Amino acid sequence: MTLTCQQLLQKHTQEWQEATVHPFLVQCKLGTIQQNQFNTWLVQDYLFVVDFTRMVGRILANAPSQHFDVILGGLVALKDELNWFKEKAALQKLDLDTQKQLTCSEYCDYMNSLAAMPYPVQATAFWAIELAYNQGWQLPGVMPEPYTEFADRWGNPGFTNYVKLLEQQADQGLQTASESIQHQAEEAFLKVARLEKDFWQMAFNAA
Ligand SMILES: Cc1ncc(C[n+]2csc(CCO)c2C)c(N)n1
Repeated sequence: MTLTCQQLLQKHTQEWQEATVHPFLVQCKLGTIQQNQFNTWLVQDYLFVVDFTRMVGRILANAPSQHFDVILGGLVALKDELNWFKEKAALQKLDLDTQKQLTCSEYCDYMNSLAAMPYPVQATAFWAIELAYNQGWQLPGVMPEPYTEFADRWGNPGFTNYVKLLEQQADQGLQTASESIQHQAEEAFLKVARLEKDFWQMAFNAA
């Protein structure tokens, strides 16, 4: 039997819930998040997205050419995303030339380690990382200013559709993967879920 992304979500509901529902996001929704917490998240997430971009570049290098369209679309969006983070940081006078915190470092090291893994594992991790933000920022519902823009950015229907396409590509990779590779993909999914949870907690701890 072949593994699918939907099966991963169904099998690991608890882990996925912890990755996507966190007091950090609840407090954005309530407007009670502290500036320190939000700014910590913003700077560390910029540093994360830099390494995420490198990861997507490496995934492109391993992908079948039929998957290029979606991945190249993702890379184009990342060009905009990186500039957007820089604008947001400049407005708040935040220094992006900052050290990564331990959790951010661990997550970036993990993304770097995916380079050595087979394409179906990479595609599954790629999908899970994007889905975490798509669901995380969407689930609380409409957010008050100044968080509206953040929630819209990753909760909007266009982004949701992009994540669906990533799911289809991961599923396609998994369809012909060996049991061992499918097992590695499951481990990757769980690792992403745990790192997402820790990333929220890292920012939340800045209070
Ligand atoms: C910790 C953390 N996890 C996932 C994402 C999701 N994400 C990574 S790059 C990007 C832009 C569009 O591809 C998005 C939404 C994030 N930013 N930070």
